[in-house]
Amino acid sequence: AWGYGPNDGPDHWAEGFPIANGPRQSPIDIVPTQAQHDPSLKGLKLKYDPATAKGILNNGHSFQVDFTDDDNSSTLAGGPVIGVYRLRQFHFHWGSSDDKGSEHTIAGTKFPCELHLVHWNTKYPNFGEAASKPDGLAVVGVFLKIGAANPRLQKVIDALDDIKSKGRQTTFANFDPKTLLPTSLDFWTYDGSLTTPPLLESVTWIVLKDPISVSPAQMAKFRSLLFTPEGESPCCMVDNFRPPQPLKGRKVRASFN
Ligand SMILES: NS(=O)(=O)c1ccc(O)c(NC(=O)NCCc2ccccn2)c1
Ligand SMILES: [Zn+2]
Repeated sequence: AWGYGPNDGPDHWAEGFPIANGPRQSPIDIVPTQAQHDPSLKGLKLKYDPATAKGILNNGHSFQVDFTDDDNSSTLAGGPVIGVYRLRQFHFHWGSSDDKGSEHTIAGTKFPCELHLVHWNTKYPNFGEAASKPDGLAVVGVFLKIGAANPRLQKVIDALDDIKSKGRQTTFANFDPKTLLPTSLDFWTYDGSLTTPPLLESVTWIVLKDPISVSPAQMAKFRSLLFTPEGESPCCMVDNFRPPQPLKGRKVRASFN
């Protein structure tokens, strides 16, 4: 199985998933001065219904909040995508200290945490099918930077005590992920992949320019989660990020000037 340790981490993933060295791998280092403003890019259209929030799960490599995706109640449209994509889950990646943790970087700058809101293209019957298509997924990435405690994160953070170890899950109802987004929806976009195995090259990445805040105490709560299941010697869930991958000639477009 894959992980983030010295023996199963990102440097080993190509052994089991050769696409790790593919032409459109994620994350990447975004260099703002090299991104091209594309005036034809539409505004992001995000419509989220809090009633679609279902549960929160420690999956052993992050924790995710899952949404019911059997209708178009929570969707993404506009921006760089064609058609309608359904919200399936959101999750985070973070570091063992505040100087690292994000997957995407901005001109080499790492953030302590990065939020991913995962959507799948409704032209395909379900997430699993979509995950294998070049236009199957759209993930919105949001950076978190250290600052004042973020009250919008508190409901998520308060649920972490119930999902400390791998495989734990609990109900998580009535949550609007839109409250986790910054005011501006300005973004960079490029064609990429899942940042964890199976590393499928099916993601249109939409990385927001502006971060949201998280406090050191809130980050400490993320770091109190465990990679390991109950009964195994505990290993703190930290540094669950893949480093930036080669751009291989891809263009990064900006929705803003
Ligand atoms: N980190 S990310 O690129 O946003 C991302 C988004 C959705 C995902 O399903 C994953 N990866 C993930 O869940 N991998 C383990 C389960 C899995 C997902 C898809 C196909 C096979 N197996 C990563
Ligand atoms: Zn992710």
